[in-house]
Amino acid sequence: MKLLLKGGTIIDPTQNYNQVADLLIENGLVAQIGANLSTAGAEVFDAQGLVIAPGFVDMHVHLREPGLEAKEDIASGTKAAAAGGFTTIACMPNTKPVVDQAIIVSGILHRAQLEGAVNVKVIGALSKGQQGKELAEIGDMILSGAVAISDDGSSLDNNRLFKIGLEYTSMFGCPVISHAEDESLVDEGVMHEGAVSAMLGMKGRPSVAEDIAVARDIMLAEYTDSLLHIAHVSSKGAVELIRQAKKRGVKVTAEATPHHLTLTDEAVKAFNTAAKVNPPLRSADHVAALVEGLKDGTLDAIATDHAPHAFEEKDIEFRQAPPGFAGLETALGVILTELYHTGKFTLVEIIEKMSTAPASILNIEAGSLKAGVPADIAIIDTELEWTVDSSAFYTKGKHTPFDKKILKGKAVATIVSGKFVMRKGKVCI
Ligand SMILES: NC(=O)N[C@@H](CC(=O)O)C(=O)O
Ligand SMILES: [Zn+2]
Repeated sequence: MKLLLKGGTIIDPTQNYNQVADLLIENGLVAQIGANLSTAGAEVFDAQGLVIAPGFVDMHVHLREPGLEAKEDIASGTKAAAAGGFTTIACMPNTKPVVDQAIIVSGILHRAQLEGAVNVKVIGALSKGQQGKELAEIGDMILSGAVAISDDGSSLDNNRLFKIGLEYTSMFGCPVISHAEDESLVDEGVMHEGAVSAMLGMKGRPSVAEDIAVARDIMLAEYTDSLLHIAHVSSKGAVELIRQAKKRGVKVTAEATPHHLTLTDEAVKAFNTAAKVNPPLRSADHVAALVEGLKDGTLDAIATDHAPHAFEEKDIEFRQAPPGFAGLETALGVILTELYHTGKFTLVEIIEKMSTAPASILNIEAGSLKAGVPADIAIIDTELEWTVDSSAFYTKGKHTPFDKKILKGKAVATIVSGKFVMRKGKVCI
């Protein structure tokens, strides 16, 4: 079993590799990178004009299984991932039941083996039922394969519980991933608190709710010397707190989403539920701070927070609609259009943020094209212009604030363990 990717621009941030060459895959592993490799006995894929990168790793995905399959399931969610160039995704535990026991972690991993188009990693809950009252069986979940621990969907405001959760999780070398929004300040807010919320007459979620929660998380991680990861950073205050914490040597990492990096609260002006998300889309000053933070390394990774909901759930009045929307199939296009084609980031930087960095935060074997690693690869046409059509998504979540937008750049093929799972934009598994 040999597959030769011929004449593409191969980019591997882990080897400082960025040049036109051939990449040979043998028995599902990266065998060799070099000029004019022999085609003998190999299927040849013409990669001229295309970029070959380690497959993307999305560390923040809601697969909704078990229990919420009207929104998404492992099969549909991993197909959406394959379509977007992702080869490994980590799923969040806010399912029904919540992923708070080892048996549920094992169950998801088992189903993903059978039905997943891409590799699936599991994130276990921090508290039982994500109720914030007592710790979940963190150790057992990690021993069963969980790669991180999180109460994502809500923040865990109980300081004592968050502290012992950090200490316990860190003993296993895993991070706690924090959804940082102070509940009492968020209250019933449905969008960013600012000029637009005032104009629309809607209750806001102030950015200081995020700042305070991130400050608390950092103080506890610093005090306990534990591994902390901040999910979907959206406020400029949070960026600055993380920047300063990193300077002090706190073991904190952070992610930003394609939507927070590129959209403002103007997107909800027409009461568009497709732009309703937690934390909310904020004003332009926050967006600029996120881009700056991503550039200087304060924000380590790009993660989608792919949070699909059933169509009818989102197709209601703004205040009532659940927060979150699909992200896997637009992430690369949005990032290339807004951050690469604008000259703000290099391709190497983007691939590092979408693949190498998240793999390293979760401590998983991915994000590299070194000889001997599983051949998990994204093949990208950076120049391809396409129009987002959410009705054609693989995900069940048909809402996205990027619908009908023209984007430049797309994954045209995705390879997992040496096999095509997506080709010419079509999932083939
Ligand atoms: N981001 C969201 O708005 N929603 C997520 C939860 C989360 O990631 O916090 C969801 O599960 O729907
Ligand atoms: Zn969240």
